[in-house]
Amino acid sequence: MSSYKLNYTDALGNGDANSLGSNPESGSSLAQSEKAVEELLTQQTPMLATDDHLIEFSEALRTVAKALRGSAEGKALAQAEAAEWKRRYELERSKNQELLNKAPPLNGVCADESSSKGMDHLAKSPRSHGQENGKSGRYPLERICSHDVLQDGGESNSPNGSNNKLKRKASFKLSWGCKGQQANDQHKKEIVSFESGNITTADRSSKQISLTWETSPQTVIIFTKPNSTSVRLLSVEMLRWLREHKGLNVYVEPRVKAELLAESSSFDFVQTWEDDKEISLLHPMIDLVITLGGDGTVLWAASMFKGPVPPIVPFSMGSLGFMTPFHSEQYRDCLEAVLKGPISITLRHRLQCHIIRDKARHDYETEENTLVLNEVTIDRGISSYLTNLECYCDNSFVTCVQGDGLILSTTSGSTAYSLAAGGSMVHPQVPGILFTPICPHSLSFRPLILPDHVTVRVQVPFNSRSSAWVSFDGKGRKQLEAGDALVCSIAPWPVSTACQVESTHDFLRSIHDGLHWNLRKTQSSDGPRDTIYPLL
Ligand SMILES: NC(=O)c1ccc[n+]([C@@H]2O[C@H](COP(=O)([O-])OP(=O)(O)OC[C@H]3O[C@@H](n4cnc5c(N)ncnc54)[C@H](O)[C@@H]3O)[C@@H](O)[C@H]2O)c1
Ligand SMILES: Nc1ncnc2c1ncn2[C@@H]1O[C@H](COP(=O)(O)OP(=O)(O)OP(=O)(O)O)[C@@H](O)[C@H]1O
Repeated sequence: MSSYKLNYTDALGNGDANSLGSNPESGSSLAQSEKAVEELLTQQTPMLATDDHLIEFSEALRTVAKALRGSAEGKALAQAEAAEWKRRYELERSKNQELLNKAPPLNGVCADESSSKGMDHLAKSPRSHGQENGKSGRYPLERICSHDVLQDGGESNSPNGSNNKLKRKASFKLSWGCKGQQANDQHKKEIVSFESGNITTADRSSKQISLTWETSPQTVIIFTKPNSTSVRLLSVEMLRWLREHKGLNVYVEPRVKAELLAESSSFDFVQTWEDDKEISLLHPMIDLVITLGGDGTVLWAASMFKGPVPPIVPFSMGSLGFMTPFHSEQYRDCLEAVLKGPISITLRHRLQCHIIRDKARHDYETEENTLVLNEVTIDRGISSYLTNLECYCDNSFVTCVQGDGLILSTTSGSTAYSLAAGGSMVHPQVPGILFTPICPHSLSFRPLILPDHVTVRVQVPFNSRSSAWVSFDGKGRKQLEAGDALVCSIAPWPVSTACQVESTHDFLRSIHDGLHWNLRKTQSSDGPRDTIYPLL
């Protein structure tokens, strides 16, 4: 810059100008020279000065624009979240009010199920709600009651309006430790303590969790993979057994109920619901979910619950069965054990995903949250251009993904699409969000694992050549136009799946049996060996 100024002063050439003015013979060339100097003075001088100012000014403008953009984005995010929680609060409050009006006084349920609590806590932030449910952050709650938002009802709230006596949900408690044996109570309250200047970690966030029924389960729902004869046959047998031997109320999907009634009218004890809105009334009634199928059926079952999810017992009737540890041939023994309890469970975190449209100007235009158990994928869809995705983590810029797309995965989903895109396999109870690019056009883009408390935002920049497409657990594609953003964080409602043995054992069995992880012939012991030389 300084050398430029020096050259500029020289170029002005006061000496030159004087000499030009003192030469009478130069006639038109003088006039030309004068004109040139004048031009220099009128154009170059201000131009160069203006250049400097313009640079400074544009830098200042850029800083201001960045700050404005940051604050506008932060505000939009906060508004969207607030609107969503307000909407949910109103919805739950009206539902609870409706149920409360009809419900008899609650007896024999745990203290934190009281109706006022059930509604009050909904007004809290999603984060504090999650913590109450034993979610991330302040994990070590000794006891995580699944009934926080659930109310018992009275008559006629049954989704199909037919069986009509709304059943009291079975009460259970969750505790750290294996199969109901509580770990000792030392350090229960804090994860990190700071005593005498020493930082110690007092408890772990991802201990094996055990579910103990306090009252017996009474109502189960069975989700079945469609178009499978073996699944249909087993579901018929299981339905009868649950009804006749265990005296349970059984729900199935409307499609399945129609199939059953077409087979025999003796299945009219099986209950169902009529339209999708009624599904939202299911969770207060269902004690246990049974899935017959593969991993896709577990994802399907979880997606039916937009809030808390009853424990899921997944029977393997698919090809891979990563999340389905129970063998269908032994369903009686398995279900006997589960219904009796205690059982080990894997608490699988879900991601709540929210699209913020650039064109949305009002709170009510915000789209509903979608919960995913595996992952949310943002890809290029049918476009042949690179996706261009700006990614932020709690409003800090992470990176710009240029490639086929990005996967934001739960740790349960780490063995699904994220694995195929080069992400790490992570134990499902490790809290975190996997940030895995799909075919990034870069030599240095390694996948990341982010902590579970962050909010990730992925935005299609305004100058993007094409739109992007979002899909949720491989389903429900939505288009993201330039300026639209996907906001994603850990949901307060995890999915608990029953373990065959316990969480880590089941996970290792799945990666060995399902994915044949690190399968290699063992090296034989005959052959060359290391020679160990003694140190001199
Ligand atoms: N390239 C890929 O690997 C790829 C591509 C698209 C979707 N998917 C996965 O498929 C899932 C949807 O499953 P679906 O059954 O409805 O579709 P699907 O019938 O296409 O099955 C996909 C396969 O992924 C397996 N799978 C699903 N969840 C898993 C998990 N958590 N761990 C290990 N394997 C898992 C299933 O067992 C199945 O074999 C998506 O959530 C996504 O993760 C993977
Ligand atoms: N109750 C259901 N209603 C509608 N679709 C379902 C239902 N259960 C499963 N599906 C869908 O059917 C597909 C196949 O299901 P699933 O993955 O369970 O079986 P699979 O492919 O044979 O097993 P695996 O995933 O182990 O390979 C999935 O896309 C899933 O979303």
